[in-house]
Amino acid sequence: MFRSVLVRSSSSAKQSLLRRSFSSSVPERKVAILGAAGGIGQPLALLMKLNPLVSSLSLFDIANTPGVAADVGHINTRSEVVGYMGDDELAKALEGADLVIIPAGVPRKPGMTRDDLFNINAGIVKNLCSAIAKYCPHALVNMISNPVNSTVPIAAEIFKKAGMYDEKKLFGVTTLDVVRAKTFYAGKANVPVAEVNVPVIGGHAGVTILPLFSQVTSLAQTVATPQANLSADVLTALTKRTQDGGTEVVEAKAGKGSATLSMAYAGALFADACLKGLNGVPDVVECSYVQSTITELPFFASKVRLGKNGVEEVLDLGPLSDFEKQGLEALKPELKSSIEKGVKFANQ
Ligand SMILES: NC(=O)C1=CN([C@@H]2O[C@H](COP(=O)(O)OP(=O)(O)OC[C@H]3O[C@@H](n4cnc5c(N)ncnc54)[C@H](O)[C@@H]3O)[C@@H](O)[C@H]2O)C=CC1
Ligand SMILES: O=C([O-])CC(=O)C(=O)O
Repeated sequence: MFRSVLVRSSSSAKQSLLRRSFSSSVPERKVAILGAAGGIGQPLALLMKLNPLVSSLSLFDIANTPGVAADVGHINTRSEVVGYMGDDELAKALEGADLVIIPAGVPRKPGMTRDDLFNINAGIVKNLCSAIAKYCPHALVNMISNPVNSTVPIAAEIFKKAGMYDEKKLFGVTTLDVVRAKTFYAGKANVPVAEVNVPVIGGHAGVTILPLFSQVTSLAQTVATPQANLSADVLTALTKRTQDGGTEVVEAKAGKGSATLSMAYAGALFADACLKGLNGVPDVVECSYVQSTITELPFFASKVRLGKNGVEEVLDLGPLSDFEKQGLEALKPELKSSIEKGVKFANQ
């Protein structure tokens, strides 16, 4: 186990007083990252170290965590950082965790689908979730490992088997789809990207990713219905680009993995939303792939209100355009089969 020293860099008594009063008003929160030394894990560890809502950052991987923990641990922010390596240290990594983020597993190479990762990643997720059920059964779980459409149902089944399933606490992280939809949309509509919001529903692979550009909202009231200016062809192309965003990065990286930096950003955003919800901040809404009854599929990504116990409310899809209605029907068979594949794997 590698414990970094909590760095106290300020010599000013005033700053130190301010910091003490901040930490006493913000709850203690332990966040564990499983797969913390990987392409996503490292920048995600950095971003979580910068998050003032985190008091303890637990970095677990099967290799290389000492270096990552020592490095990140020198940053003079609130959280204490501890690195854990190998299965023997998994229990300590998880004990007391409020939030567990899982980017452990292999990424795609060009020509592969996310489902091609199933054979390796399903087993990794199964083992890690068994340990979560044992050592921190009440933690929120943010699943990043692909194929998310199947790894989330696997996690649910493993938690059920352990008698520890709480559907409010299990999240498939689809935030990167939202991040991409916002970026691509703002580029085409020529609106400030920081002001745009686009819900993305369904799942997290190819056609199961369905951005709802008919529901674009903008913080700038100047753009009440910004999508109105874009032609059907442009909206179709934007939808396709969002669905293929992961593949775009995989191909650009040409064999050196998939999205890591944008994923770390998206993962940190979603983790921050979960922590805010836990801390009782009202009206925290993000899209996520969760257990759901808003369609006939048992897991589905949509807008979710986050609260002190995780999912507070799964929000309705709202009005869809005809194009989106078709997309919704088209995605169901693939999503259904990915869910069934995960459930079957966990129970065999
Ligand atoms: N949900 C999403 O939007 C996205 C998901 N991903 C997925 O995230 C996963 C990780 O991607 P990268 O970080 O790029 O891969 P990577 O190979 O760079 O890192 C994975 C890390 O997991 C570790 N690992 C392997 N088995 C483990 C175990 N049993 N316990 C703990 N750690 C373990 C490895 O040692 C490695 O450090 C992939 O499955 C990828 O497809 C990637 C981008 C976006
Ligand atoms: O495409 C991949 O393999 C990684 C991923 O999920 C994404 O970037 O959305």
